[in-house]
This record gives sequence, structure tokens and C-alpha cells, in this order.
Amino acid sequence: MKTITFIGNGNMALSIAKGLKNSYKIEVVGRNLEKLEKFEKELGVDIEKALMDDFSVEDKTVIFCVKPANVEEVATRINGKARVIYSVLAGTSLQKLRQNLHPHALIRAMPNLAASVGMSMTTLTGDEEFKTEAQELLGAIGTTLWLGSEKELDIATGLAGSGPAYLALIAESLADGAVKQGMKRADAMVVMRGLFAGFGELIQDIHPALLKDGVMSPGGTTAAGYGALEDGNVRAACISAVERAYKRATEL
Ligand SMILES: NC(=O)C1=CN([C@@H]2O[C@H](COP(=O)(O)OP(=O)(O)OC[C@H]3O[C@@H](n4cnc5c(N)ncnc54)[C@H](OP(=O)(O)O)[C@@H]3O)[C@@H](O)[C@H]2O)C=CC1
Ligand SMILES: O=C(O)[C@@H]1CCC=N1
Repeated sequence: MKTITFIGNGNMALSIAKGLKNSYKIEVVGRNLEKLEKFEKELGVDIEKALMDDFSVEDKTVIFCVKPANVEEVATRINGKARVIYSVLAGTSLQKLRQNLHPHALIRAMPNLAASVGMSMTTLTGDEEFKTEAQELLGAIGTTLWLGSEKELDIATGLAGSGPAYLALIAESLADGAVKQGMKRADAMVVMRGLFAGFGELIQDIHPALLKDGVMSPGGTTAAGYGALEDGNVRAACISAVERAYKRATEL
């Protein structure tokens, strides 16, 4: 069984490891043995555990899962030349990663929180010779899309990387709306979750504008509610959300 080495033992490392644990041996490198043990327990399979200081990544296949601000510090603690590094760090350029970690090959991957349920939308870019391996590896946690530039990956970060948080805002506020009109909170949550489950399927095959046309009857409830969303500039706010997130990615 091939070994995949995670540097970082946070949420994203655990989510990705869950998708890979049946096909690969998992090694995790962190700063704290207790946290590594907790990671192993949550993953539910035996892993190799190692502390970061003086850890050699020589010839290893690494998934890099620390925060963007940690790159320089981690680079001073580990050594060796990795076979390939897959970095999930938002907004952290191939150039910066290469300068600090100098692996043989480098890929940027942008998963999202749905990795924890095997349904991440993950975008990829970097060394073309590892495109197939990248698609196979990150394919274990959901859908992948190879992009031709880092700019597009940073835009995709503002769309699908951050997207679960945007949709969570919509989900919570729609449920609040139902509670405001008198529905019990618990019932509103069940109805909201059912809405998202069905919508998640429908949107795979139907263009959003046609989906909306299919729901909206002349003079009906949807037209009334939809008008309120337009009054609230929800469309413009969504466009601005992706713009600001993309800009932030270029600053990290
Ligand atoms: N969360 C998400 O939805 C997504 C996150 N990402 C990216 O994934 C990366 C990890 O995020 P996530 O897993 O959510 O974050 P977590 O906070 O859960 O994990 C961060 C990891 O970085 C380690 N770390 C923190 N500071 C240092 C340091 N100074 N030196 C070495 N290691 C350090 C932490 O170690 P310790 O446990 O010891 O503190 C931990 O293992 C980020 O770069 C983010 O941009 C990408 C897509 C989606
Ligand atoms: O907010 C962040 O920086 C990370 C990147 C994508 C999702 N969360």
C-alpha cells in the first residue's frame, strides 16, 4: 500500500484522510503528539505519527494542510525533497511553496468542507505531469476539476472553497424566516435541510435560471419571495462575495 504523508492534522487533513484511508497508508506529521493520537482515533485506522521537527519528506507524496501563514515556519522544521506536494492552502502560490519547500513536483488543490462527507468540489492546478495522480488522489473525496492557472484556482476558492459558508448563511436565514412567520425551529430546520438536499440534486442537471422559471408561477408565492431577494440585492452580494474572497486569496 502506498503511503500518503499529511503535514498538518487539522480539519482539512482529517477530511481528506477519511477519503484515502482505505486505499493508502496514512502518515501524519504535526506539532503535538496528543493531537496526532486524537486524529488517529477520529480517522479510525492506524496511522504513522511523527512530529514536525527534523521530519524528512524525502521522496514522499505529501498533502500539505497547514495555514497559509505557517509555510515559512514549517519549511524551517522539515527537511528533504518531497516526490510531490499537494497543497490545499488558500491563496498560497506555487512560487511561494516552491521557494520554501522545493519539492520535485507541486500541485495546488482547493477542496471544500464537503470533503468530510466525500463530496468535495476540488479544483487543481500545477505540474501537468501529476495531473492524473492529482485527480485520482483528490477524487477520493469528491469531484475534481483541473484548471489551467492559479488565478482560476484562486477564483474557485472564492466560489467553492468558501461557498459552504455562503450557503450556510442562506440556509440559516431561510430557516429564520420560517420561524419569524411562526414555524417551530426544529421543523424549520428539517424543511430547510430537505430543501437543500433536493436542490443539490436538481442543480446538477438544470440551469439555475430554468430551475427558477420552473418554480415561479405568475402572481404566485415564489415571485413574491424572489422579489424580496432582489430588493435585498442578494444577486449583487453573491457576485461581490466571490470577488472579495478572490481578492483576499491573492493577498494571503
Ligand atoms: N476549512 C476549509 O473549509 C478549507 C480549508 N482549506 C485550507 O486548508 C488549510 C488547513 O485548514 P484547516 O484544516 O481548516 O485548519 P485547522 O486549523 O483545522 O488546521 C491547521 C493545521 O495547521 C497546523 N498549524 C497551525 N499553526 C502552525 C504552525 N505555526 N506551524 C506548524 N503547523 C501549524 C495546526 O497544528 P495544531 O493542530 O498543532 O495547531 C493544524 O494541524 C488552510 O490552509 C486552508 O486555507 C482549503 C479549503 C477549505
Ligand atoms: O477561509 C479560508 O481561508 C479557507 C479557504 C477556503 C475555505 N476556507
